[in-house]
Amino acid sequence: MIECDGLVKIYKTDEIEVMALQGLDLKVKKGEMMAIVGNSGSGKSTLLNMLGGLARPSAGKLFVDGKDLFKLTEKELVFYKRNTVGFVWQNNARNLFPYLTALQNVQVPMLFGDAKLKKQRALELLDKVGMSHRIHNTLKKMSGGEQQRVAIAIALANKPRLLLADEPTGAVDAKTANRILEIFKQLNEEDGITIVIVTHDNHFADQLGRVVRIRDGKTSSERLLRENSKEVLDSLKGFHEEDKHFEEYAVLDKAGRVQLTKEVLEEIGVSDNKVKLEVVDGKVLISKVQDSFE
Ligand SMILES: Nc1ncnc2c1ncn2[C@@H]1O[C@H](COP(=O)(O)OP(=O)(O)OP(=O)(O)O)[C@@H](O)[C@H]1O
Repeated sequence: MIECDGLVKIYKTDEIEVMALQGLDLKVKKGEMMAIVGNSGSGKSTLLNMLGGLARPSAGKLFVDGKDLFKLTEKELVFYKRNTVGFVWQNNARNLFPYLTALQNVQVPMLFGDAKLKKQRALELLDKVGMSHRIHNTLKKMSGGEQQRVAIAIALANKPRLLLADEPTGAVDAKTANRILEIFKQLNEEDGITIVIVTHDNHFADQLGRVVRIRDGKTSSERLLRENSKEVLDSLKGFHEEDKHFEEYAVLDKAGRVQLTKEVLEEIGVSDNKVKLEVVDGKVLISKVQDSFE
C-alpha cells in the first residue's frame, strides 16, 4: 500500500532550509495497521502529510496504493486526497465544523450527489463508530472522545483505502483511547482499511502489531508484536497482556549501517561511540567494549 524509498522533504523558508525527512524508507502492506513513533521534530507529521498528499515530497520515491505521488498532477492530487486517503487529526477544529451537527459534518466531504444516500451513509458511519446517539449534536455538546469518533466517521466518508491518524488519542483519557483503538481495529479487520497512526502514546502503540520509530527524518527501528510463533496479524486478535512479546528490528541502510535505539544501548551498557562486533554462528553479536580493550 505504501512504499517510501529514500524519501526527502525539505521545507524552505526565506532564511533557512529544514530537512524534515532525510531519506526515509518505509513499506506498509495493504491491510496493515501500524504506529509511527518518534521524538518531537523527528518528522512524523511531515511523513503523514506526504502520505496524505498535503505536501509534495522533495526527493526519493513515494508510492501509495500504486500511485506515484511525485507524478500526480494537481487535479489527480485533489482526487487522491478525497478518495484514497482519510485523515484524523488530533485537533478537532481541523476535523469538524463546530456549527454543524455530527450527521451534517459526516456528509460534508461526500462526493456523490444524492442527498438520501449521503444521509444513509453518514448514519451508517456514525453507527460504526458508536455515535448514533449523538447525530443531532454539535461539537460543543460532545466530549473530546466523541468528537474524535465523529472525526473518524468523517475520514471514512469517501471509503478511503488508507486511513492516516495524527495523534488521535493525544487529547483524550486512557479509557477513551482504548475505545478509539477498538474502532481502528474493527475498521482494519472488518473493512481491510490500511491504518497508519502517529502517536506519542506508548501504551497505545504497544497495542498495534508494528511500531516504526523515526529519528532525525529516517526510519531507525521497528518493533513487531508476536503472540508466541503466530503471525503478527493473528496476534492482534484477542491477545492477553501476559502473552505479548515484542521483537525489535533495526533498519539496515544501503551503506550497511544499523542504528540501535537508546534503550538497546542502555541494556547492553554502551555509553560511548564504540561497540564490539563478533560473528558467531551466522549471527552478529554487538556488545560493550571491555575496559581492558580500550
Ligand atoms: N511547514 C514547515 N516549515 C518549516 N519547517 C517545518 C515545517 N513543518 C515542519 N517543519 C520542521 O520539520 C521538522 C520535522 O517536523 P514534524 O512536524 O514533521 O515533526 P514531528 O515528529 O511530527 O513533531 P511533533 O511530534 O512535535 O509533532 C522539524 O524540525 C520542524 O520544525
